[in-house]
Amino acid sequence: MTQAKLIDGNAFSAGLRDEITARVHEIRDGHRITPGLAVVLVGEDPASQVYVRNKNKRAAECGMTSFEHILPADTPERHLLTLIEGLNDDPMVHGILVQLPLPRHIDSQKVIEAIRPDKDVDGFHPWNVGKLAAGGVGLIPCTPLGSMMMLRDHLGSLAGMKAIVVGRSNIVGKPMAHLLIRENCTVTVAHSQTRDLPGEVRAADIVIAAVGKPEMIKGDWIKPGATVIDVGINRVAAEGGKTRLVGDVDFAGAVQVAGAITPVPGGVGPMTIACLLRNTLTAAARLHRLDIPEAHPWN
Ligand SMILES: NC(=O)C1=CN([C@@H]2O[C@H](COP(=O)(O)OP(=O)(O)OC[C@H]3O[C@@H](n4cnc5c(N)ncnc54)[C@H](OP(=O)(O)O)[C@@H]3O)[C@@H](O)[C@H]2O)C=CC1
Ligand SMILES: Nc1nc(=O)c2c([nH]1)NC[C@@H]1CN(c3ccc(C(=O)N[C@@H](CCC(=O)O)C(=O)O)cc3)C=[N+]21
Ligand SMILES: [Mg+2]
Repeated sequence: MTQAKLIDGNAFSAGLRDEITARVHEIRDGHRITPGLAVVLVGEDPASQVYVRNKNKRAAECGMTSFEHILPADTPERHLLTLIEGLNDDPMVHGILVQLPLPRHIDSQKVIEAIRPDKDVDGFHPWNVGKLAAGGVGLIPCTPLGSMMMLRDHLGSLAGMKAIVVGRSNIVGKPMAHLLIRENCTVTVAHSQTRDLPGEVRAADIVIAAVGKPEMIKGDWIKPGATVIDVGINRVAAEGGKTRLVGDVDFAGAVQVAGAITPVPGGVGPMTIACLLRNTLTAAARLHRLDIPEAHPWN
């Protein structure tokens, strides 16, 4: 049995970040504009702090400015909304990301809707959700966008292929399904009440796993030769009291059957961050009405 080709998200995202860096330098030299990203984290969750630091580090590497706002877990909703209003009006800020999930006393949907749609680099505001669903131009959620870039790079045209998205969250599953529809796939969206999930997955040429259950999707569910995008990020116990990251797909099983597969780590995760920077560049260019060529014109 031949092994699946590994789709290398580290290498792909590094190339994408190089393209972004070149464009950032162009608009800095040509227009004296530096794209700025504001990242807001409420609470002291150490894992989220690592993500926020990573986003800021990558932004700086691409020549962008980043603004980090770390607020205590008991921050009142009103304070967060006031901070967002300030960022909406700040001309140095072109992209705003509020790290999810938020503490329970804060209404996430209210917070998402407070962000100016043209600075909403997560693509979670109803305006951007609507643009994606209706086929217009907005900002596309980073994880689905990065996943689609890897699919298009590996497969070329997706027209007529059967795709399954396992998971229907607003941040991954639903926007991924819309992108696949736009690329002319025949799309199934599965969730916790789907009957015969293994059977549904077996019919698919493209499998997007976004469930949040470690290694749930087994190798013998995968159609031979299928392309597998594993969005899952699960920290599980490992030997010696340590932990390790695994995806939502049983990688060892799936790699024997699939045509191509993304690893965890080193797959979708790094692409998500690169797409966040790309959306920040896109937002800055649109806010200043600059005519910059898109890195991937199909987006
Ligand atoms: N790589 C990256 O950049 C990112 C990775 N992630 C990771 O992706 C995964 C999904 O994240 P997210 O979408 O936020 O998760 P959510 O918990 O919001 O959604 C999970 C989805 O999976 C479905 N589901 C749960 N259990 C099953 C099951 N047994 N069978 C079928 N479907 C099931 C749920 O169904 P129902 O709707 O019926 O409850 C739900 O639709 C997580 O591992 C997360 O860490 C997330 C964001 C970015
Ligand atoms: N408003 C908002 N937008 C998000 O996009 C968002 C969010 N909230 N909340 C949390 C999830 C999760 N997420 C990840 C981003 C990068 C990696 C990533 O870089 N992963 C590395 C490994 C990182 C590690 O080693 O821990 C990899 O897969 O190779 C993972 C997960 C974005 N999210
Ligand atoms: Mg969620």
